[in-house]
Amino acid sequence: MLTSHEPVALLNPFERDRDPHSPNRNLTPLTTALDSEGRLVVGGCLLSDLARDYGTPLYVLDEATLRGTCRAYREALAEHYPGHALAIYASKANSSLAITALVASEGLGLDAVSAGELLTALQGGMPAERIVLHGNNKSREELALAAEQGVTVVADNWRDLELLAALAPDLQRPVQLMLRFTPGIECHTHEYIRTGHLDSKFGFDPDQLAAVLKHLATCSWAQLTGLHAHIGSQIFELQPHRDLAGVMADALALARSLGHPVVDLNVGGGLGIRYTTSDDPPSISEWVRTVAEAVAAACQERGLELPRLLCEPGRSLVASGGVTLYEVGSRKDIPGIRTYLSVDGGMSDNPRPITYQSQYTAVLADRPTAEATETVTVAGKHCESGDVLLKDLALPPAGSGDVLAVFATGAYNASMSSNYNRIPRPAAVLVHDGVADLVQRREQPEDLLRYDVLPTRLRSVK
Ligand SMILES: Cc1ncc(COP(=O)(O)O)c(C=O)c1O
Ligand SMILES: N[C@@H](CCCC[NH3+])C(=O)O
Repeated sequence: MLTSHEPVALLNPFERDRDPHSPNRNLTPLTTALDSEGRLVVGGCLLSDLARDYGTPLYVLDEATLRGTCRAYREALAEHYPGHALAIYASKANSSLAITALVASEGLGLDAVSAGELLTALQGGMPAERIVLHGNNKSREELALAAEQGVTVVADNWRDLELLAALAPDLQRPVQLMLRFTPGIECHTHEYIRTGHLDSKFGFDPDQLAAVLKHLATCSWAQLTGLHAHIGSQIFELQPHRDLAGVMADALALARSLGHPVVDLNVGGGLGIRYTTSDDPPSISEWVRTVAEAVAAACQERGLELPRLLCEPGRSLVASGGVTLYEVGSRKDIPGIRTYLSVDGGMSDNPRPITYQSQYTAVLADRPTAEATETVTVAGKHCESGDVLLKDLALPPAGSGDVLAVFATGAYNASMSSNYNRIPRPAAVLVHDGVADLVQRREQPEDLLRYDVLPTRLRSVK
């Protein structure tokens, strides 16, 4: 019999080299353990108890893992970069008041891409001077909110600059500005999440950089603080990040030669994580060391004073700290073809499989190490045949009432969720030392009617 909270050693081969400094390399949260009956525990909380108490689907976030990833970035930057450095959380990965507060308390900054993410950041306690606003089509209102609050705006195009110039007379202070440009760097990842190649909607074309920099030298309302580029997401290679350092150092040299005392170089995010045992991403410290050494070397080669180094991780900060719990409902055995287990969520709480054909790892919460004797396909409850969360998953015999735990769902699940089929979004709990705090209430079907308006003339239609 396994003892209480013994670390789960058998879930995947990499758990043996479980490294608290590289939580992005673990499939499961750092605190994953088994209780005396062999049931899964995360953050000291029994997962099947959480499912019973809060209902399913349920997003579970492990505070120790989230803090662990923040510290891994912070400490690696302090160790490997000789100048100042700051990791900025790309909150598109998972935006909430609780995550903002946690990330802020770990000393990180935050990247927002909309008024919604920006308000969440400000109300979650992130200091405005540590926030940057991104976006390839920012509204006037979004730019005004950022500029009034003293948030740094990452200008993506000429329209951003035109809108800001128009807002400037009403502002109390110059707008803190970074320039995003397309670095022309290819990397291997899903085509939907590549951003560094020239055919990208994000950022100024590199050929325009000199013109923009010259224009900004004439804008008294703007203070250019930095340059930004981002090559994509869920990237395992390190070389594209080294290449990016050279491209950015060239841009920095150009900006300084045109009279901009640029202090920040923001190299974006993109470090991948482990979704299945065959994924093998670099650790956070390896990624940071590579980026930091490449930036320092590229600047030194060009005789440039070292800028502050900013990076913008999203997925690698929050994915591995998240587990989603579902209850299994119906089961359909099609002899010789497939067995479907349907769960009470699906593409509305995790659209990544249907969008990017992403793969996940899952176990039964109360029998995680039982012998897997069946191969099943886990389907969601949406009216869509492609609503499949996991294909060909090896499981012990499972059926109605079993709780399924899907790992590495802390990034781009809640934040990409929808109400397709008018299914309410799940609740989220933050677990720590045996305590679960509700951080996002479960939507109710009535909530989904809140914004519907039934015109009077239709009310009498029978
Ligand atoms: C501008 C920007 N910064 C940071 C990120 C975060 O990327 P990731 O979640 O892959 O670390 C993204 C998303 O790809 C992004 O578009
Ligand atoms: N939504 C993507 C990542 C997008 C990164 C944003 N620039 C994913 O789930 O993998």
